[in-house]
Amino acid sequence: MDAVDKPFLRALAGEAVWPPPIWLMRQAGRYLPEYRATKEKAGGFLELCLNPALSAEVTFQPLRRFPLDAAILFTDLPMLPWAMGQGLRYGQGGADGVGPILDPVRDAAAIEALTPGRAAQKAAPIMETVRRIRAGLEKDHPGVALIGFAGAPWTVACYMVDGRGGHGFPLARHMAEENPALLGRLFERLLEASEEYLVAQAEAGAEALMLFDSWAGLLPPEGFERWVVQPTAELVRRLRARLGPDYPLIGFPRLGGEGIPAYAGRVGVNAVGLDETLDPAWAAGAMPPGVTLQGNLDSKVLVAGGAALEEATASILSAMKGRPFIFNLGHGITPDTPIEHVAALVAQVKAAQVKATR
Ligand SMILES: Cc1c2[nH]c(c1CCC(=O)O)Cc1[nH]c(c(CCC(=O)O)c1C)Cc1[nH]c(c(CCC(=O)O)c1C)Cc1[nH]c(c(C)c1CCC(=O)O)C2
Repeated sequence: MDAVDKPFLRALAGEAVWPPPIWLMRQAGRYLPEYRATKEKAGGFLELCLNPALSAEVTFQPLRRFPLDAAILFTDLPMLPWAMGQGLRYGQGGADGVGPILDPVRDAAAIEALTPGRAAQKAAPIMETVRRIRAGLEKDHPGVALIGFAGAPWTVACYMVDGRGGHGFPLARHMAEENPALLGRLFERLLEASEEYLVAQAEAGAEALMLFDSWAGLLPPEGFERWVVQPTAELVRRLRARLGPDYPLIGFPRLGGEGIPAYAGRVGVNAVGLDETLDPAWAAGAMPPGVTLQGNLDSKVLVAGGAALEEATASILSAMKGRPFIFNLGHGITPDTPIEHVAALVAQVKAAQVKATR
């Protein structure tokens, strides 16, 4: 199928496709028994991320269950610091929420020891995963687009400096306030690695790229400008120089609140992901007109299901009808999500039932 025939890519190009295309952050993950089995077969999460055949397999798993419009490369955000030479391991995961654990980078020596120029090469298994996913989509899911991704510099720096999540990244925030020159140098190196890593994904077959700034909301307004808006705008400028002015890019400044319309206007992305704290009707009115919106169902409502899910979905659809929009959650699917609720959500969006506004 021609790329321009994929509903997800048409929506990213600014078309008000209806019913809207839908995909879900963490659509491949622990709520699926087949994901848990494949991770076990790989021998662990990091092993899974470095195994192209099995990473491609878990990327396809949600597509076999639900008629989704996009697949997202299965890998993890800290794989970029890993590719720059930073030590990475995974804790228990699961309900305790212990995710990635990195050997922290907190001084000039550690920052200079990173190898951004070799990151795309070290990430070769991930690029092989991209090629396999794209080939599998062309064969078995021709209308489904492939999204590549990286963390945006601020969020990646949070993990690199603090070494782990779960505590609000006090050391990265402290560095932003007290030693901006040192953090600025880390950002320079991250921008270099991110550009190469993302261009390599596009060259391997990713049809759009998403920049996850999951911790954008931790910064005060001046910090949001300096560490979220400016570096992301610079990364977008470099990506457009390499991939062409029309290559589709999605930004996700999570919990960025009232800073998001300015982000949408200045960063130069085609689409902005909205988290669940934003009122969809406000967002539809506040964002610059040419920008596609993506979001923003509360993952907890997807866990709850039933009438609450139906109503929340209907109100997002009603706020977004008539503008370029991609249905998604406000953050990732959680492991306790019933599979039937995901099926019901996708069916409702595909039927695009829009209740009359009350
Ligand atoms: C901040 C961040 C990370 N990773 C990611 C982000 C940005 C988006 C966000 O805010 O969620 C991005 C990510 N992580 C994963 C994907 C690809 C799969 C998909 O979205 O379908 C993507 C796009 C797989 C994953 N990444 C992780 C899992 C679970 C690991 C397991 O199976 O044991 C998966 C499927 C682990 C991970 N990785 C990370 C955390 C905080 C955790 C632990 C929390 C959790 O367990 O959900 C870092």
